[in-house]
Amino acid sequence: MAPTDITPRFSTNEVTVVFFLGGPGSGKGTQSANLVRDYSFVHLSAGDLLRAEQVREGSSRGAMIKEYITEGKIVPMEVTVNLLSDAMAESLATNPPPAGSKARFLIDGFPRKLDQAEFFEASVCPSELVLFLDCPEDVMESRLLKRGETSGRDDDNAASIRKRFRTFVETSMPVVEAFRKEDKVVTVKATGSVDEVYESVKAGIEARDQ
Ligand SMILES: Nc1ncnc2c1ncn2[C@@H]1O[C@H](COP(=O)(O)OP(=O)(O)OP(=O)(O)O)[C@@H](O)[C@H]1O
Ligand SMILES: O=c1ccn([C@@H]2O[C@H](COP(=O)(O)O)[C@@H](O)[C@H]2O)c(=O)[nH]1
Repeated sequence: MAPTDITPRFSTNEVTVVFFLGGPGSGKGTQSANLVRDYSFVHLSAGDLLRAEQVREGSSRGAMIKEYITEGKIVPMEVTVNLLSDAMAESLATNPPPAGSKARFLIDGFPRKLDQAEFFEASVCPSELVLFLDCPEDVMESRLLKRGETSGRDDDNAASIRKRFRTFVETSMPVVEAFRKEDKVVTVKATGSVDEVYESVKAGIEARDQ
């Protein structure tokens, strides 16, 4: 991402950031739970942080966030980057890594837009790796419609799903392509069972660790 003269809040000597990208319903949240269990990641989901902010008592931004999420649009970057940056700081304060080791953050569903990626890397921390779950729309759609039967999410319905897919293709895929040019992307096929996808995720990560 473009270099700037801002100093990041966290140094790559103290934290490692892995971005976890993929279309809506590709399985990022599901696979994140496996990665947390096996690789001691701290999992931060940008969508979860936004939904928590949406319902937080006293938040002046709840209605705005709800509107963006229902329309499948990307919330203005300062809001999301500040939520993530503060969540990282809180995690480091309350659950610091053992002496001599770095905290490892798995940031799920972020960055979704090029300006967010640039702003985060300049002001919070440069990323080390990008995991990308590659999944066809028909598979993602059926997973999301099924999830929508119980999730209670404002955006797990046919109309919002269509809008989210469009945003993903037009706005978020260029982020993956930009990171690909930096040779940071590990792409994993996200069809198949949860266990099969996880085997590929692990293989992808471990190949990078060599
Ligand atoms: N490999 C899989 N096979 C079948 N179902 C899956 C698989 N992976 C995830 N699911 C299911 O698909 C739904 C979407 O998965 P998940 O919430 O992990 O996706 P996501 O990428 O985090 O979605 P979003 O970006 O919308 O939050 C969930 O109900 C989950 O249980
Ligand atoms: O960086 C981000 C991440 C998410 N959003 C908004 O939240 C919803 C839901 O995100 P999930 O990752 O699917 O939980 C997404 O469609 C966006 O509207 C965002 O604005 N910025």
